[in-house]
Amino acid sequence: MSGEAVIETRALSKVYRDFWGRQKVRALKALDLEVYRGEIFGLLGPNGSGKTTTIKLLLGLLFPSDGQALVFDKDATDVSKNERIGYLPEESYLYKFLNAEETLDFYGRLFDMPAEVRKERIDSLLKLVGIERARKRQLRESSKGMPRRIGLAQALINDPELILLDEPTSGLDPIGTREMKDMILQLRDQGKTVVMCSHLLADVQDVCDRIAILHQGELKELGRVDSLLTVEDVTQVKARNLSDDCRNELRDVIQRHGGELLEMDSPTTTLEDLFLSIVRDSEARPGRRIVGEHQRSGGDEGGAA
Ligand SMILES: Nc1ncnc2c1ncn2[C@@H]1O[C@H](COP(=O)(O)OP(=O)(O)OP(=O)(O)O)[C@@H](O)[C@H]1O
Repeated sequence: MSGEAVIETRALSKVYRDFWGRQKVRALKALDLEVYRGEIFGLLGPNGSGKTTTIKLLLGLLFPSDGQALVFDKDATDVSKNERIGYLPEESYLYKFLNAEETLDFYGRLFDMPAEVRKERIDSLLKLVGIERARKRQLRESSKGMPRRIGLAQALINDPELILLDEPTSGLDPIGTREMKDMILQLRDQGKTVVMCSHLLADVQDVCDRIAILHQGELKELGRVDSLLTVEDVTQVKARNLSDDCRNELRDVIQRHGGELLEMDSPTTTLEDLFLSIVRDSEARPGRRIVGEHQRSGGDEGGAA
């Protein structure tokens, strides 16, 4: 992929030191990375692999021990560029006696936004994150997923070009997770650049265009999600309404051509899709209690070779 690089890191390194200046942890080791305008970029890695350290270096909250990070062609330590960045930290520290609207108004004031602009922006953000109806509810009375939504709205209050999201789906139930992923995709549709860190691989796979995998502070893999996940030597065919004869013929054809049949059965859905369809069905038809197994498995017949 080519395009305008919004983020560029060159041999970016971070060593945390203790009180006496002795090396404690090498959190990031010579990271070379580019993130392009308009893409959703995933930073993946197990706990302690350096994801949050990278985000903090990009925000200029930490100074690199070596190397350099550029954001919008400016050194990341130049915090003036942060006016064009939105940041959702791993945990949002929100004032629990304020409601959603007041919280966003507070952050809007920090950016010196005029009252009319603030009002308009808050209305559209509350709509985007799906809490228009709960806008007057104090945070201490809200559900667990609400702070994540307000956190995202707060990160977007300054209409940023680049959005850094640290574990955006943490603490959300499957519906909240799906909605958060849709919101992230919507941001890309609006031309924003999104960098998200996560160790929830399914979430990253669903939304990211490209990913970097970090392990113990080192970059281990970098590339487009679709090409990284393509299994080159396997061909998948999906078909509906195949007779037994047709399936047998397919088996013969594959054998005749020297191929190896790995699988031919009906595809399964994901647990996420199943869960969401049950909840949505239940919302549409309250009162219905159980969907029998026979009803669920009586769907489309398919075959995959
Ligand atoms: N302020 C600090 N002082 C010393 N060591 C730190 C500090 N912050 C992070 N570390 C260490 O640096 C390493 C990288 O941490 P970092 O928080 O960047 O990882 P992460 O990939 O974001 O992990 P997680 O998924 O748990 O949030 C870890 O070994 C961590 O213990």
